[in-house]
Amino acid sequence: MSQNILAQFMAELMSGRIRVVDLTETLTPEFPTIVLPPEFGQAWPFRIEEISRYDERGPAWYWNNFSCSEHTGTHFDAPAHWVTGKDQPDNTVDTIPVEAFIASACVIDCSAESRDNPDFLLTVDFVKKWEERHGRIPARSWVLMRTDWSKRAKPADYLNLQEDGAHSPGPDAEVVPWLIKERDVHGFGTESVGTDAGQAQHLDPPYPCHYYMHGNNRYGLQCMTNLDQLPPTGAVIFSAPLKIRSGSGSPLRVLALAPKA
Ligand SMILES: O=C(O)C(=O)c1ccccc1S
Ligand SMILES: [Mn+2]
Repeated sequence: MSQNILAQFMAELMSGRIRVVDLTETLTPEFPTIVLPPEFGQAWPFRIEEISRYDERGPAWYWNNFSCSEHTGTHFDAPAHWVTGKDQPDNTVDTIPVEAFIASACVIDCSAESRDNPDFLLTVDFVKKWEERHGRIPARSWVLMRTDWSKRAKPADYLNLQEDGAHSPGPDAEVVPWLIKERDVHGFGTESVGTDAGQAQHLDPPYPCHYYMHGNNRYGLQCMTNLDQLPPTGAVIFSAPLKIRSGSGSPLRVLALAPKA
């Protein structure tokens, strides 16, 4: 039975009736990484160094060395990333069940609100109003917060650092536990540099998305793009991180399958 379904799936994919959407930012040395208060360790930006390019260093081949943080660019957050997730089972990128890397997605469009207020916070009420239009969020779905933040091409605009830290949208401290308890969501995804808002250190608890999602063995995706190309419901997300031993996360290629518009 499953063989037929997979053959039908490939036929639909090859016909174009299923679109493949790339939700991944390009890794470059210029792509911004999260900036924590100076007393804390910082994420490495993406660095790349040519080894050879069909030359005396390697006559027939082109390759590079690169380095970055587990949390550089479009990346996956595993539960072990946050202290609340440190004792969860299978909580690192190499131990998470691989079935978790394929899941449905709901896309909640907060782009207008985020344009008007960089500190916009997604609330339970906003999600309930979304559900009135698009139906209940299915269990084990990703909730992707569309803010169009990925359209901020300049790193300074993307990080939006002021004297009191970053200012970018995210979920408030009530909606995250509500999504977990009431909708059993798979994880939370954002376009900005973190799954939490730029001013989330002032919420209670601080960084509520990390705190609750990872504390409940759920996952995060951040620095995503092209969420405006996805339908509110019906997309399927492929998000397999690198299999780093005991890794807290990793840069990855995030792809969405969506019905042809
Ligand atoms: O997961 C991340 O990359 C992230 O957003 C983060 C990382 C480390 C500390 C705080 C935060 S808020
Ligand atoms: Mn991260």
